[in-house]
Order: sequence, then C-alpha cells, then structure tokens
Amino acid sequence: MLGQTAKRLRNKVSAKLASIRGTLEVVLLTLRLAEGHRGFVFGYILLAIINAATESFSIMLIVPLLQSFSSDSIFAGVPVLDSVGQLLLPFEPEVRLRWVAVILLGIILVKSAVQYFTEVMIYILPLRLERDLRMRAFAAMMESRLSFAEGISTGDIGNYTASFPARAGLALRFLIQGTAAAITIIIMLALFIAITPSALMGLAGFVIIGSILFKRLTGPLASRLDMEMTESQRDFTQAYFEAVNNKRTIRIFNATDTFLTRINKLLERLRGVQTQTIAVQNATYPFFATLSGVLVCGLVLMASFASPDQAQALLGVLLLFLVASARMLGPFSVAHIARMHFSIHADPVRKMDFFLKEAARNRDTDGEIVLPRAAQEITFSDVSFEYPGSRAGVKDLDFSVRPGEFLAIVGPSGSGKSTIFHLLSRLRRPDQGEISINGHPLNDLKIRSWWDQLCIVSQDVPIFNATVRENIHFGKTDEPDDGRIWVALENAVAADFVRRMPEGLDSPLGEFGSNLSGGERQRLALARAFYHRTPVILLDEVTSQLDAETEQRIAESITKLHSDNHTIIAIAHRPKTIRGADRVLVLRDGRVVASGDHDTLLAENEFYRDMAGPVETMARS
Ligand SMILES: Nc1ncnc2c1ncn2[C@@H]1O[C@H](COP(=O)(O)OP(=O)(O)OP(=O)(O)O)[C@@H](O)[C@H]1O
Repeated sequence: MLGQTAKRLRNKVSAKLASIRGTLEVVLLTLRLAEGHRGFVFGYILLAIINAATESFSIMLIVPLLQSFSSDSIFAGVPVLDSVGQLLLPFEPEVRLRWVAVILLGIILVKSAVQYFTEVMIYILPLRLERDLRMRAFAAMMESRLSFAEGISTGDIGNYTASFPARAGLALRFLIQGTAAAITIIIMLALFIAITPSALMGLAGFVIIGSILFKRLTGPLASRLDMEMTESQRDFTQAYFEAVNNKRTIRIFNATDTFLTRINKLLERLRGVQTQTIAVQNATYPFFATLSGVLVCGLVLMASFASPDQAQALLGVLLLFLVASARMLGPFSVAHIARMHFSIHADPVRKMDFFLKEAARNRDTDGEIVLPRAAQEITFSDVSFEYPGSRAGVKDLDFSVRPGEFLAIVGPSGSGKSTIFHLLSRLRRPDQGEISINGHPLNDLKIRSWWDQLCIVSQDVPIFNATVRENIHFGKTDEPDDGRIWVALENAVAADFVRRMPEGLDSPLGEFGSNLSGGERQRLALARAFYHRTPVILLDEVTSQLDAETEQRIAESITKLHSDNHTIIAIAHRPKTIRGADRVLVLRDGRVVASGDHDTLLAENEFYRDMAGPVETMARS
C-alpha cells in the first residue's frame, strides 16, 4: 500500500518534471526563433521593471502619507512604512501633501510614458517576429531541395508561412508579457515582505492556492486547444487552396456543394476552437478577483471573532492585503493569461523550429565553379535516379549533347523524359553517375551561373498574374526591350493575339494566365524562351496544345534558334513534332533503348515506329 503510494507519487513527480522540461524547452525555442529581436525583448522587460518599480514607489509613498494623518497607528513597527513615515513627519501637513503630490505626479508621468511604450511594444513585437518567420519559412521552402519542398502539403505550407509565424509571435508576446508580470509580482512581493510578513503570508497563500487551482482547471484544456488549433488551421488551408486551384474542375464535376459543405465544416471547427480559447482566456481575471474577494471576506469574518486589539491588527493586515491584491491582481492575471496563451501556442513554436531546422538540413548545397556563358557540352555518365519512396525514375543514362545540337527525347508517358530535365537543371540530383557541363560536374557549379544559361518551357506553362511584358521578361533584371519582345512573340506565333489584346504588352494575363487559352499560354511560354535566348533551351511538349499549322511555324522558329547555335533539347510523345532534331533518344521505362536520327529510327526501330504511328511511317515510305 505504502509502496504503491510512493510509486504513484514518483510517477506524478516525474510527469511534473517532464512537463516543466517541456515548457522550458519551448521557452528556449521561442527565444531562439526570436534571436533577431533580442533588443526589443530586453527593452520591453526593462520598461516593465521600471513600471513595477514606479508602482511600488507610489505605494510606499501613499500608505505612510495616509498613516501620518491618523492617530491610530495600524502600521507602527512596519520597517519601510515607518521610515518613510518618519521622513514625512517633520513637515507640516500641507507641505507634506504638496511634496507627495509633486512626487506622485512625476511618478505618474514616468509610469504613463512607460506604460504607453510597453503597450505599443507588446503589439509590435509579435508582428515583427511573424514577419520575420514568414520570410524565413518562405525562403527555407524556396532554397531547400525540391524533394523536401514538394513533400510539404499545401495545408502545412499555409501553417508554416502564415499561421505558425503568427502564433509563434503570440507565444513570444505572452512569454515576455508573462516574464514582465512575474518580475512585477516579485518586486511587489519583496515590497510587501519589507512592509509586513503577515500580509506576505496572506499574499503568498493567495498566489500559490490561486495558481494551483487555476492551472488545474485550465491546463489540460489549453494543451488540447493548442493541438486542435494547429490541425483545424492546416485542414482549412488545404481545403481552401484545393478549392481555389481547381475552380473549373470542381464546377464541372458538380462538386461545388461538397466543397462548400467541407469548407463550412472546417470553418465551424476553427470557430469552435477559437471560441473555447476566448472562453478560457477571459476566465482569468474574474477567477482571481473572486478568490481575493473570498479571502477578504474570510479575514473580516476572522476579525469579527477576535478581541478588539487583535481585530485592529487583523484589519491592518486586511488593509494591506486589499492594497496589495488590488495592485497585484493586474500583473497576476496577466501572468496567468500569458502562461495559458503561451501553452496554447507552444505547438507552432516546436513545429516552426523543427521545420526551419529540417529545411536548413535539406538546403540545396551549391558548388563553387562559375560557368562562363558559352555554348555548352552536356554529358550524362551512367546516371540513375529514383524518386524518394518510389521505384520510378531513370536508369543508366549515358549520352552527350554537343554544343549547338538539337536533341529530341521521345518515349511513352511516364518513361522518364521530364525527369531528365529535372536532373539537368539540378532540381533533382542523381543517385548514381554524374552529369557534367563542359567537363564540370553539375554538382560543382554555382547553380545560378548554369540556370543563367538555361531556359525551360515546361508542360505546366507557368504564367504569372502580371502583364504580357512582365511574363516574357520574367527572371531578368535588366530593362525589358519591347522590340525584342515583339520578335520573340512573332517567333512563338503569339504576336497576333497579343496585338488583339486591348492593352498590348501591358495587358494583364490573370491568375495562372486564366485570361488565355491553353495554346496561347503555351505560345507565351515559348516567347519567353525565345526572348531569353539562353545557350541551352529545354522544351517539354511545347506544342501539345497547338494546331498543325501553328505547330509547323513554331518548329521553324526552333530550327532557326538551332541554326543560331543554341543547344536545344526537346521532349515529345510524338516523333512528328521534333522532325528537325539532329538526333533522337528513345526512352522506355527510364532507360535509353535507341538513339539515332528520325529516319534511321523509323526504318530500324519497331518501338519508335509504333510510337510514330501509321501517318508518320507512311509519310516516310
Ligand atoms: N515527384 C515524383 N515522385 C514520385 N514519382 C514521380 C514523381 N514525378 C514523376 N514520377 C514518376 O517517375 C516516372 C517518370 O516520370 P516523368 O515525369 O519523367 O515521365 P515523362 O516521360 O515525362 O511522362 P509524361 O510524358 O507523361 O510527362 C513516372 O513513372 C512518374 O510516375
């Protein structure tokens, strides 16, 4: 029996210690996240200490002043009050009042100024940290390896770049607000220890019993709300972005009502968590006010049972307790509200810190070699790559592309064509083998010096919510050259439809280019490549949405680029679209199964012939 009780006690103690360790860990993590704002944090705490000191000073002045007008000395023998009282006594009552009034006025002015600045700072600080963390999360995502960045769901991205920074900002706010309140309480307690130990006993009892009771009542709820807030915000962001990004599909599949119901449910859940949080937060002040009221009633009752002398002493303590509790109720409630809020926002602090560390670990490392701008020879030597967690990818790729060569890569869907582009642009890195540019391993290059010489037109045609000019000039830092933009548009067979737009090059293209047709988007993306005229151009199914005539005109533009000594690597499902290529690589299940020129492959390779289809094969025969 005794052993069991001891064991239970041990478990309780170790659980308590673990919880204290957990809180301390979050405190340190919060301070680490706020590393760049230390001056602000310490400035706030310093002002809070000045605030508490002025508060104490005014109590030390007011109480002896009142006492000095009374013939019954309730505070006789109380060291601090006595000595301040002695200082006041030699003065005439009116002089005493004047001096106290002047000093109090000075204190009040200092206190008001300090209070104003602490109030402003406490709202500014979370915003500063939020802004800083949002930027850090965004940069971490952009600068980390693609496999890491692509592994984060939209809901989580929403949390890392919006909700978590805001909540970590609040955690910092409540951490320093709680610390400042705790310092104020300590200063006040020290003052009351100096004044009278019995008042201190009352206060200490009030502080300890009140805190334990309040924590018991609200602690578990605060931790649950912390988790629920994170989850409900993540789920809402996920659903929201899915709805925003799939407007057309949702309508056509008649899924509007389903989506609205889902979003409505998620919003309702979020509101529920927020409501519960507000209910818990606002319980603090009434709780402690009631508790201190109950204590006062208890003391009055006790005085009613005591002898007149004891009653007077008790009422002296009561008076002090009233002053102390009235003064301390504010910082005390703030300390508890802050503690509770801090634990409500502990989860985002841990997750934000973990995310930033993981992103730093997965940061895309760069090489040292700056590649001079020139025609480049590209070599794949025994390159193999598998997507993480999947067996798909490419195997044993071994080929070179000469400077100025036009290489076509054909193969069925899923054979690994786009993966080659990802590897060549170092968005992914080979598991085995090496890719080199002009003899330099791709991993050793300063990647921006390679990207500077590379342009990609991909299947998912990224058009930005900007004007035609800004979309074509995208990624460049010099001034846009309208003459060259029009030439690029002509080459991409896009000039006619841009001319028809009401504002020409200044026309806005809408979000994701929603003001354009699929083929127009494709031609604008091509115009971007023609404008950039980088030494190496990667084309991924660039004519898949175009009619035969436009496709033919674009093929001519590509041939012209080729004759201007640009290296072109073009991906296609259908051999028809890359007839101008010098050489064709045929890909199947991630491997190169044949290579040669179009005609030779048509004549000799059955797989290629099957892909080319009867029209192409007949055209040749
Ligand atoms: N992020 C990814 N994670 C896991 N597997 C992937 C990923 N991207 C592509 N794959 C897989 O890798 C293989 C090669 O994909 P890739 O996109 O290179 O094919 P592709 O030949 O370009 O196809 P398509 O012609 O349809 O665009 C496919 O089996 C595909 O499912």
